[in-house]
Amino acid sequence: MAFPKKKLQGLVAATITPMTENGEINFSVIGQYVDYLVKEQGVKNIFVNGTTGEGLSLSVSERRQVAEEWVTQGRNKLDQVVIHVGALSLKESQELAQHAAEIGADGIAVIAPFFLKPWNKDVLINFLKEVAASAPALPFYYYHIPALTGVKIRAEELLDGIQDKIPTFQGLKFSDTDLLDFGQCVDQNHHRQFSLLFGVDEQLLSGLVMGATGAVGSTYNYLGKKTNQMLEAFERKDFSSALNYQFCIQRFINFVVKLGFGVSQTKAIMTLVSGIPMGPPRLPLQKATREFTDNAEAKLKSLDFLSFTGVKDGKPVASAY
Ligand SMILES: CC(=O)N[C@@H]([C@@H](O)[C@H](O)[C@H](O)CO)[C@@H](O)CC(=O)C(=O)O
Repeated sequence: MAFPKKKLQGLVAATITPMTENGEINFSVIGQYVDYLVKEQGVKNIFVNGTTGEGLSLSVSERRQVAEEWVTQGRNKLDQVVIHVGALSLKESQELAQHAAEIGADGIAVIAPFFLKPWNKDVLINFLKEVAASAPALPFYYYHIPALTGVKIRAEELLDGIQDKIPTFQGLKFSDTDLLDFGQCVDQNHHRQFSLLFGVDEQLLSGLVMGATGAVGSTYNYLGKKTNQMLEAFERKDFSSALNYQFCIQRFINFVVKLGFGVSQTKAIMTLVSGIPMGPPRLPLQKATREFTDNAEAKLKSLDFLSFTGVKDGKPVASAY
């Protein structure tokens, strides 16, 4: 058993699930997408079927196929492919966890069930434990995103003693702005080899100061290169440059948040920046408006995040800085 695997660190792109205009999954562009992340953005880890990937809006069969395609296309190119297998049904989650192991994924992650919710830490751990046990050779990550799940059990509390219950527990994806909670996850587990991954891209520098070992996010699909520059500046203790990078990234995110920003808009921005068609989101999400995309494009250019380098097949070819 190859466990524990190499520690998951650095940037992890929360992948988009590309779709065709009629709402089917567009598997044909996933190979190109992998190359884009690696070559253009310098991002070699991915988090599949999460929030950005509309994982909870896909059928179990689609989730299996998407996971398989990313693992296949990422082989010998990506460092780690983590599959989000969280679901409301424990059985479905277990099926997806087992499938992730069978196809050779590098890890699995699970959110808290969010309709009939666990009401305390022990109940949540019991759920997670049952899923983790279906893939006993795979590193297991808890995906903490209380604003979307409504499950407010603090991550620090959850982590306390978790490896006694879930031996494959390897870390946390922390998508919340509570830096007291995140800081305490780091502080109380500094002697363990956990991956503590921060999930709020516009605040990543604060997460790094607090001790994040990496980050998972939607903007690393198209701002990975810029964010990697921030990580490098932080690493060499050039905090003033790191802060400049973070402020630049914040200027963009702040701008799009004011226009209304979510998965649909992420799809539109990624299509624009990468040139790879991500298609529309699935209902209940609505496609981003043309006005949004035009405004986002102008902002990316004004921040020097994007330039158009030529024309291919009659279409402008963009490149991200
Ligand atoms: C609520 C949400 O979608 N948060 C994003 C962030 O990357 C977010 O898009 C970014 O910080 C901009 O606000 C990620 O934490 C989600 C994520 O990693 C995922 O798709 O699973």
